[in-house]
Amino acid sequence: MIVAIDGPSGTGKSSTSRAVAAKLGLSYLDTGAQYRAVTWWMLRNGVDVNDPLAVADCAGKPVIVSGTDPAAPAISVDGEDVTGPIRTQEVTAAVSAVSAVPEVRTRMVEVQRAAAAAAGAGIVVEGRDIGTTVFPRATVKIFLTASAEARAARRSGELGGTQSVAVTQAALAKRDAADSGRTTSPLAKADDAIEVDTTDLTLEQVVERVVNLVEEKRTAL
Ligand SMILES: Nc1ncnc2c1ncn2[C@@H]1O[C@H](COP(=O)(O)OP(=O)(O)OP(=O)(O)O)[C@@H](O)[C@H]1O
Ligand SMILES: Nc1ccn([C@@H]2O[C@H](COP(=O)(O)O)[C@@H](O)[C@H]2O)c(=O)n1
Repeated sequence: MIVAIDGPSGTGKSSTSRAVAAKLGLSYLDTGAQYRAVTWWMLRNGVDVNDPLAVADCAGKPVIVSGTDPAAPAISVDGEDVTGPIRTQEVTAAVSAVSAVPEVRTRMVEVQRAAAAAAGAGIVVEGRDIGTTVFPRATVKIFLTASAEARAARRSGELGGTQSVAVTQAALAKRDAADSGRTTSPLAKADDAIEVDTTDLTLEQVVERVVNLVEEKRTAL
């Protein structure tokens, strides 16, 4: 059982995926955290993140280990817990450039497929290319969307009002444009993914809808 949850930034992928995995007794994998962890390593080691050749040269060096417990999703790089440090603005601003490098993606997809193979009951995997590239035969594919305004308001609230909604909205739009516009495995909805617009739904309603979709699919198998 592989549940693929993709969508632009701030649509609720992480919150929804964790809750769905917990409710259904499945493992959970945050692939965005993995790209952030590689980016953190590049910045820590002085690699120019805007030089794709330099990033490609180092793509195989960081050892990324992701926890798959939805109750406590931790991530480490070379044995160092980076669960907190990967969420800084510096990493967020650099991650799209690093994740666009094909050598980085090849490496991460290997790690992601290995995590799914090791998951006993099944796994909920969230990201940008899970339904299109990483698991094109996933049991259920969900593509979450929400209006730009709703996403910015949610993210701004999360940042505790330290950044205005307008600045947050511009940053989200910039990241989505980079993620959608790259050549290798861009952010995209798989043809067979079910789109769920979360703009006017509470998190609980989104979770219920996704759980129902997974249960329906399970029954039909
Ligand atoms: N349906 C919803 N209604 C209101 N707030 C929501 C909803 N879903 C998620 N949120 C809130 O929006 C914020 C962003 O959610 P989340 O981190 O899950 O999104 P994401 O798609 O994983 O973002 P990113 O791709 O940037 O990591 C969080 O603060 C979360 O609590
Ligand atoms: N499957 C994925 C997942 C993520 N990315 C890149 O990582 C960035 C951070 O993702 P978050 O979900 O933590 O916001 C994202 O902006 C993408 O650049 C990816 O390429 N593929």
